[in-house]
Amino acid sequence: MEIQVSNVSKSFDKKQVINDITFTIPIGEICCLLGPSGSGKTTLIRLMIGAITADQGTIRFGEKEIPNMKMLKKVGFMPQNDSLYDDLSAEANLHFFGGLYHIGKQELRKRIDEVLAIVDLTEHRKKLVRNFSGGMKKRLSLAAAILHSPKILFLDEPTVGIDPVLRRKIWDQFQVIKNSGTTIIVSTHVMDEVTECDKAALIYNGSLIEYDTVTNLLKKTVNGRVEELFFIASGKSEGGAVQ
Ligand SMILES: Nc1ncnc2c1ncn2[C@@H]1O[C@H](COP(=O)(O)OP(=O)(O)OP(=O)(O)O)[C@@H](O)[C@H]1O
Repeated sequence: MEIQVSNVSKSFDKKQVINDITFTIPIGEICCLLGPSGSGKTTLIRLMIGAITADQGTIRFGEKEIPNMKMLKKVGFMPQNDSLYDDLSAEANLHFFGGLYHIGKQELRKRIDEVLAIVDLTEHRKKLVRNFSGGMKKRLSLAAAILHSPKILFLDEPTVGIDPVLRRKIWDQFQVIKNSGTTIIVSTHVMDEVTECDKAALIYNGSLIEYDTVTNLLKKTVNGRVEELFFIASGKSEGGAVQ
């Protein structure tokens, strides 16, 4: 499903956090939201999933304006902090999320098997989440986010604290999900991850400073590193340290 963000602005306590952002993400692409800490990535995701409303502007998934209850079923969201139940097994957590999405019993059983296989946790399905490593929790959160086969998947810094080998595995999973026709929006401040994406939206102090294909963005740099575009932006405005 295509996502259209048009002239969206948002303030908290009179401080403008998102400043007149406009961009369109085509169906089945991976778009990364790239920016320093505090630049507004999570706020933009929260606006896009309809968790908060914009002060100005509109967000559309296909023809439908957000927020829209019917669209919720088509959206998957993996938050920065895992929202899993420690006292439940991996499988029981997925049963819980399946209930929220009103997935039928038989279909849910089938999907739980599928998503556990995708995130490589089948053999740990009976284990309590409290005994999971950080990486296993991330993978289970991803499984929960894709349980209902969403058409749009939002991932808020999904690989924070994940070692490079597991990070590779997780990105392989994102590519599989993308190839099934899902549009993916992923926020990160790991600049290396940008090469995994089709397009990148560079967010700086709440503004969209660049939005283009990753290939075109890299062409604009001298050394082929996306950070350079932020260094240029930070020279133009004050604040917001680049990590
Ligand atoms: N509910 C809120 N109330 C007040 N200020 C907020 C709220 N949510 C976010 N902010 C502020 O908005 C700005 C952008 O925050 P946001 O979490 O969107 O940034 P981010 O780019 O996702 O950062 P990080 O990479 O550290 O997660 C910050 O200055 C933050 O303090």
